Amino acid sequence: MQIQVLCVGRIKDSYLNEGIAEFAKRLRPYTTVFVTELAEVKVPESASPSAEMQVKEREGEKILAGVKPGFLTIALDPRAPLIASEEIAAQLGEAELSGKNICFIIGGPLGLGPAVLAAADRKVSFSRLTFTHTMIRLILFEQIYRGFRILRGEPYHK
Ligand SMILES: C[S@@+](CC[C@H](N)C(=O)[O-])C[C@H]1O[C@@H](n2cnc3c(N)ncnc32)[C@H](O)[C@@H]1O
Repeated sequence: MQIQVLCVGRIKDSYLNEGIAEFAKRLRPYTTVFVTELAEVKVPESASPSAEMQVKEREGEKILAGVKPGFLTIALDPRAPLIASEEIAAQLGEAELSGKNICFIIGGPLGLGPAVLAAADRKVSFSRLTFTHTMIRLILFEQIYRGFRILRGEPYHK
């Protein structure tokens, strides 16, 4: 199985990049994970709601074009139904069994637009808290790793 992490924006903080690299290394025995990073559309602090929606729409077009063909899409959205780590494990197991690849989608600072949310096969929230678009990438990598450990019945998840 392959896992695509499709996200908007670059991560400049070394502490996040180091954490992501650590979990990417730990994931190597389980799966192939690759990141597709799309450029953020710049938006002024004082942008109107309609200008912000336009940014999300433009980013959304790039996101939808960036999904690898045939991949099951899971959009990360703070307003979506909450998902537990055990459910992530079950989702990974289901994809493995059915020979499917997964694309996790992370929005930019303004979040995901309606077109991406409508097109996604599944929408999940990791918490009622809103994380930065960069921090959630590290959390996602850790949760994918945790998911595989649960799936294989290996120690880690408590
Ligand atoms: C700063 S957040 C966007 C906040 C925006 N106000 C919204 O509600 O979508 C950037 C991205 O990080 C991801 N994200 C942040 N917190 C999340 C959470 N608790 N659960 C799932 N995804 C989250 C989502 O993909 C989101 O589009």
